[in-house]
Order: sequence, then C-alpha cells, then structure tokens
Amino acid sequence: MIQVRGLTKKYGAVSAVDDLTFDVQPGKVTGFLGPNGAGKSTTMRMVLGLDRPTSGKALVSGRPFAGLAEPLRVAGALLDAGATHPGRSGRNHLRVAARSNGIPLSRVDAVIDQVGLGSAAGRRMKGYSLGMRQRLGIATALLGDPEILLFDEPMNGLDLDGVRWIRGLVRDLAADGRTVLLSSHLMSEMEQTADHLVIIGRGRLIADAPIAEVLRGARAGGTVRVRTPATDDLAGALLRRGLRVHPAADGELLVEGTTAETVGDVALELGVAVHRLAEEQHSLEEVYLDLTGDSVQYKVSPAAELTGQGAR
Ligand SMILES: Nc1ncnc2c1ncn2[C@@H]1O[C@H](COP(=O)(O)OP(=O)(O)OP(=O)(O)O)[C@@H](O)[C@H]1O
Repeated sequence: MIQVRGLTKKYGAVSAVDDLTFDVQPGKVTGFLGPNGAGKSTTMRMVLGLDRPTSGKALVSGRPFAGLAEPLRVAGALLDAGATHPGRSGRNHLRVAARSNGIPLSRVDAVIDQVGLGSAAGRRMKGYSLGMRQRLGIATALLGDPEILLFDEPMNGLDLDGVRWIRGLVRDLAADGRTVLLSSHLMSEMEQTADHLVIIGRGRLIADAPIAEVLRGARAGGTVRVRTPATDDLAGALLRRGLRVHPAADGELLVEGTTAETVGDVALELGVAVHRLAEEQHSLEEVYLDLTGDSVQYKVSPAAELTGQGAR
C-alpha cells in the first residue's frame, strides 16, 4: 500500500503538489490522472524518495521509501525510460541494478522473459526503439519482485501491441495482489485498465474513487434518451418540469440533467407509452474533462482554436 498524507511540494511560488492525501490499495490498478503540470510526476518522485516534500509525507508499505534497506524489493518504478548508459546492453543494465540491490542474478533472465525483451537484451541500449526502452524500464521495475509498482506514462509512444501488453501486465500485477499506481493521458486505456482513480489538478485532489463511481457520479446529472410515440406530449411535460429537452435526429428525445427514473415517472403520470429509455453512457474522457476543466494550466484560447493556431 502507498499512503500519501498532506503531501506538499513548493518550487518557489509554485505549489506543484498541494496538501495531497490518498491511499493506493493493493490488488487494484489505481489510475493517476491530471492535466499537464498537475503534479503527478512530482508526487511519484516524492513517493520514491527522489524529491523531498516541503511538508507532509508518503509511505510505501508503512515506511518512507528513503529509509528502506533494499528499496527495489519493496517498490519498482518506471518514471523516465531514457537509458543512462547507452553503451551498455539491457542485460548488463539489469545485472548492475540487481547487484546493487541484493537481488539474485537469476531474476535478470526472469524479467527479460516477462517483458518479452528476448534477444534484444544482449544489444546495446543506444540502439533500442522506444518500445524496447519501455520494456527494459519495466523489467527494471519488476526486478526485485516488488509489492508496489509505479508507472508514469508507460504507454507513451507505444504501438497498439505495446499498449495492449502494458494493459495486460498491469492487470496481472494487480490480480497478483500488488499495489499498482499508473499515470496516463490515454483516457480510453485508463477506462479499460484502472479499477480506481485518483484525479488531481494544480497539485490538489479532485477525485479519489472507484472508476465505476466516478462514471456513475457523472451520469446522475447526465442525459437520458427516450423513445415514445407521443413525442410532443412527453416533451411538453418534461419542459414543464424545468428539464432541458432536445429532439435527436432519429426522432427520440434527449433530456438533460436528469435520470431515467424521473423521465419514466413523468411518462407514467402522463399515461404515454415508452418504447425505449436509457441513460447515455459518458466516457471517462468526457467525465475527466468535466472534472478537470478548471485546473487545466495550458489552454488554447477559443480564438486560437477556431483558427487552428493553438498550441497542442
Ligand atoms: N524541478 C522543478 N523545478 C521547478 N518547477 C517544477 C520542477 N518540477 C516540476 N515543477 C513544476 O511543478 C508542476 C507539476 O509538475 P509535474 O511534472 O509533477 O506534473 P505532471 O502532472 O507530471 O505533468 P505532465 O502530465 O505534463 O507530466 C509544474 O508546474 C511544473 O512546472
């Protein structure tokens, strides 16, 4: 388990991380989301003892990471896949990491197999593709067979096969009972991979809940689609309730800011038949944009967006 308590990091006047408190539970994939500059990497670095908090604390398995005797056996991380010794082979890189952390060398070939690095393990890292570097970074994180894993944007730049492989790997690690914290800007991937979400914006906590709850919370004030032979009558009754109603192109009605129960009750009171009644599913992308809209730091101005001049 990872415990973050009142964690704060200031760089001069900038609060990169601002009084964050949350737990990352074992046996689940916890997605760590937030706009660019929200403080995700800084939080992960503090959890791993690479940055010192201005105040508050982060504990891994109940202890500060910096105080652990054999840290790689407790927590493994992929933060930045850039190779440090490009002239070294992947296998040698793993051997050095194993030796300096008291990990048996037999683990080196085990993790090379686990990440599918294969014969590339004997080649110099400077010839590695981005996908190979990511696999090697993940192999390093897995080397000490740790209970806790932190992956910062592991899917960045990977092709579809690589993305699917990472999805399977993190799901398996969580199914094994490990604690997995995963940051990614790929919302559709996160929707398929995470069990729980921690969402931050400008260093502060926005949401900490199971993914189903985050999506359901958004749906409570969502849009309902209804098909009835008495379109005008039902639309009139819903409007009289103060609800916003729009006709959909297929002749159905879209009712905003309500639930299927309310629309069904109005139809029942009116005595009209309902042939279809469904709450529109919101994607994680929509919910995320809604939740973080106020904390985006680098926004395209509306004028720039219209003319296609905005920075991406
Ligand atoms: N070493 C540093 N010195 C000064 N400011 C920093 C430093 N590291 C991070 N920051 C600032 O702290 C804030 C949080 O940055 P961080 O990299 O943690 O965000 P992030 O959520 O990981 O962003 P991204 O999604 O873009 O990777 C940003 O405003 C960033 O400019």
